[in-house]
Amino acid sequence: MRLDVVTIFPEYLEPLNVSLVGKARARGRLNVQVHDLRDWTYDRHNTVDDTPYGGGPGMVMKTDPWGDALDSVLADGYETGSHAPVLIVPTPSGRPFTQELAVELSERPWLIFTPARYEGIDRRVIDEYATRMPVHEVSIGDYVLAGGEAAVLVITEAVARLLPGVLGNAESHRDDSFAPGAMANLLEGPVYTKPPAWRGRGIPDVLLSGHHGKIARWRRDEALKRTTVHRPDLIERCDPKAFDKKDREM
Ligand SMILES: CN1CCN(Cc2ccc(Cn3ccc4ccc(-c5n[nH]c(N)c5C#N)cc43)cc2)CC1
Repeated sequence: MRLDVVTIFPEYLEPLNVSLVGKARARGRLNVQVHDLRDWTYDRHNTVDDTPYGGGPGMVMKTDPWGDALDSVLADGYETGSHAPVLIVPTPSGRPFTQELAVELSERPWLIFTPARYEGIDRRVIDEYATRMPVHEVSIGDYVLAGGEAAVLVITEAVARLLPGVLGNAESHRDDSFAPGAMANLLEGPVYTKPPAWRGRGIPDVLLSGHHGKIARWRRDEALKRTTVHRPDLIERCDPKAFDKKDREM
């Protein structure tokens, strides 16, 4: 997978050099190119913004730097063999970013991110590139950030961990809260490791029992409890039959 990011804060994307995404890059699973939008400005102040038509607070990111940057990124990608790009535009007004979308994006060969700042990007830029590729305008949550770079880090990590060979234990993402299966749509329950006692607190006996069926059932029940408290909205999405099937297997 090729991944391009165009931003006025390339240093914000340094975390893409470390941990899971950094390892995926080192292993050649991910080719990440971060581009400074100001490289496509030609005035003395490297201007990327201007006042909004119609008035109102804040500034809007100008068309030309984005158009020149995206044309350059696309030309380079196509020249080096990439194809079928998808444009991802983080925005507070976007559709919620979900695990389902992470899975969909993880199956694409080329993602191009345009994290903006100020009040966002002149609409004509998105409209122009929507004629050439799928565009996903996404929000990572119901809170207001100052720009889209944090969203790029979040989306990139959620997608990269789904790429083949990136997670150490291939099963790890199979039982994710939002992955299909009996634990689908359930939040993870509590986890424990050594020592067996810590400041007078022990481990649930079932986890020391070695009875895999009972352990699986306990974990599912704990996940149900946690989901009921923190995300009751997810309960109705659970497939109760999946539990019965899982019980029969235990
Ligand atoms: C007067 N009012 C008129 C409405 N604006 C709305 C507004 C406009 C831009 C910004 C800052 N910003 C710029 C680019 C950009 C990308 C993503 C996000 C973002 N925020 N939260 C998420 N989950 C995000 C994601 N993903 C924020 C961004 C914040 C708020 C405020 C002022």
